[in-house]
Amino acid sequence: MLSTQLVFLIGALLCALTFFVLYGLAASRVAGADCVRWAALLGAAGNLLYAFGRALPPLLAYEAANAVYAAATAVLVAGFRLLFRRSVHAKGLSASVLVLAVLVAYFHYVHDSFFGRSVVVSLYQVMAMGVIGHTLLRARRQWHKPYYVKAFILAVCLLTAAGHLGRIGWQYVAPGPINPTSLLQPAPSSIFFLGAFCVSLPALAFGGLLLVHRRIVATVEEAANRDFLTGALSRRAFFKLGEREVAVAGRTHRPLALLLIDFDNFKPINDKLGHEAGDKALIAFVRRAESVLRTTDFLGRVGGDEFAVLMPEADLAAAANAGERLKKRIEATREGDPLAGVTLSIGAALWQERDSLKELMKRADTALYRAKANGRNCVMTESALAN
Ligand SMILES: Nc1nc2c(ncn2[C@@H]2O[C@H](COP(=O)(O)OP(=O)(O)OP(=O)(O)O)[C@@H](O)[C@H]2O)c(=O)[nH]1
Repeated sequence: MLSTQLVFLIGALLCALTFFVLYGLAASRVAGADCVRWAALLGAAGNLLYAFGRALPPLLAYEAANAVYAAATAVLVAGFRLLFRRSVHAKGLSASVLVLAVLVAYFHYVHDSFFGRSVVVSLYQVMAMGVIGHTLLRARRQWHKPYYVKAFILAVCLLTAAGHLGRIGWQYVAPGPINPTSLLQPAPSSIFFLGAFCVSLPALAFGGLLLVHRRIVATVEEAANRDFLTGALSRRAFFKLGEREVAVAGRTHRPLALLLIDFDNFKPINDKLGHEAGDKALIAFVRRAESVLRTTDFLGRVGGDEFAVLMPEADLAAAANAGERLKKRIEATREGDPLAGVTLSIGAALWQERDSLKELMKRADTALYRAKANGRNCVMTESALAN
């Protein structure tokens, strides 16, 4: 049979394990990860104080244990709010822990009541679960796959709140010998409720750890898909996305256009103004292109000074128009701008039934080659090639 002390020790161990894993991820700098880590450590300390309560002075066994556990919960609340980019009311959370400690002291020294202390501690947990659950539900728009992590956290919040309310109800309706008069008293009901009590904090900290892990993976994926210098899609990511868009066009028979854009005489810019000025021009181009293009278009850097734009739902005329707009926008830059004096040559092609991405690229490349041969600083479409 599990003893109540063992239940607390298991809770402490689970919290400590979560703390160590989060400690290893500290360099990730995910907002909220620090709070979840400290919550796990405080949770371990709170559980240890509960577990060895009988051997400790009353001040540590009652006030300190409950305050440390409440502080762990408050820090966890802050962690979840930061993880979902919500504000944290640090003063409010600190004050809530203080109020809890004062009430526990009241039901210890002024009016000694195990039931009173239980109600205070349990209601605190119910409110904290409410805040965490509410934070998660309010941030539904930020939810990305896998959804099981959010479902897991919500389920733990719900079960913990239900467990605490059940604990209050049980103590209220069944006072007397079947109900314990201290946390460590080995009654079946206390083992059950304490199980929920001790495991919920490490379970929630573990849920926070899973969220932190997801954020790290998403950041790494994003970095792998982006060109290091300009932030446009990397060549690899552009081709991967391009294959997908070509497959979609094949299935839906919707138009898909491609622009290939190359800086004119970029080498002299590098040679005259330096490589750094060239880098700045490439970065400024991507910023400006993103403001001209639709949000549904994909801009990738496919070579040193060569970019490609995949335009779903655009026919050749729309693609050529977008190319012209972009060209004019770059031409219109003033002296002192990193793009001053830069012009672009652009080739446009339209996806044809059964075209592979490679074939589409090849046709846009032929149009680009003609734009260069035509004196540069112009947009050429494949239809113009046919004439
Ligand atoms: N600053 C900078 N330059 C780069 C980068 N990648 C490639 N380049 C330079 O871009 C230039 C590309 O030159 P080319 O495409 O051969 O020719 P161009 O001078 O642009 O002339 P045309 O394309 O024929 O109009 C080379 O000088 C490369 O060194 C980069 O990341 N930063």
